Amino acid sequence: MGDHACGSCSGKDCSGPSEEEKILQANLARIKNKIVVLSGKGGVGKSTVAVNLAQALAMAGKKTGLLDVDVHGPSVPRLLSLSGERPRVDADRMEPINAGPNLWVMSLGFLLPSNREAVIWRGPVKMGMIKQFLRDVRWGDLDFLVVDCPPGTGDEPLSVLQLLGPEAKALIVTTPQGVAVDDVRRSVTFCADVGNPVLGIVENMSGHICSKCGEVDDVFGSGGGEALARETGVPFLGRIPLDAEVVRAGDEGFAFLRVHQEGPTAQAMNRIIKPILAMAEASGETGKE
Ligand SMILES: Nc1ncnc2c1ncn2[C@@H]1O[C@H](COP(=O)(O)OP(=O)(O)OP(=O)(O)O)[C@@H](O)[C@H]1O
Repeated sequence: MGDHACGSCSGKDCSGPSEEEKILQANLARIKNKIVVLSGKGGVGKSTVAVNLAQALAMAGKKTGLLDVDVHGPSVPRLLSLSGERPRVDADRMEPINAGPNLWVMSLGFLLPSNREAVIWRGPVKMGMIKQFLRDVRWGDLDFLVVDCPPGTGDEPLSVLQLLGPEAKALIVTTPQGVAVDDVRRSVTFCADVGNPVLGIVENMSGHICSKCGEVDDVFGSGGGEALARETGVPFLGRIPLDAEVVRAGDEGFAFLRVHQEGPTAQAMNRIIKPILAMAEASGETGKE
């Protein structure tokens, strides 16, 4: 045998990875593509993008998990009409909530007594919770796991990227405004520091779709995300217009792409998702247990 250290120690007095670590690694090994959705700033539409991405992948026949690790404001249950669902626990492991064909969801929102409950957890506790979501949830064999993180570069995104490892790819959501773009620059640097590749930048709420004539006008500006992608050398995945139908879908609790396949917003979202879908073809198909 060689004398390589196991990765979590320097090799001295090491008895190898713990049982828990082995379970985590076995769980992760069954997930082909891991996408972590980040944003530098709150309210830019990160959860909306995560939910629509997961829905589109599932509708394309890919086994998809959607994990919401926003401890302070888990919004995925509400966006998918799953508030009030409780995961089944059996033999210390949790079943993700099924949200339709090929889509399984887990969120802290399912475990809190009520969505008015405030969560005050420090870094190590958040890390422990995220580890449990990755280790103790029966995700089974997945083509994709999409993780919706809280905004910024704090404990949750750091824990997620560290636990998922360097193969997890970040998708960064921004709006065209200068202030959001500055925050994204920090997210790009953060990913480089942690050692995870950036899949690309999505510019959301880019231009406004007129509800009367359907034309897109640039009242809120556009192009900031694209300029930033050029500057930082990461791919620009595309822009999604500001569309009242996206708000309505979120308020009514369904993914916009589940019911809309026509029009500029659906086309824009699908253009962004196309290269991500191609990742599944490259990694081969799988089937959930
Ligand atoms: N393209 C869009 N057009 C119109 N409204 C949008 C669009 N994208 C998101 N929204 C709306 O913006 C609001 C914020 O979206 P969302 O909750 O996805 O943002 P977030 O970045 O995840 O927020 P948080 O910082 O709270 O995690 C929601 O009301 C959502 O419906």
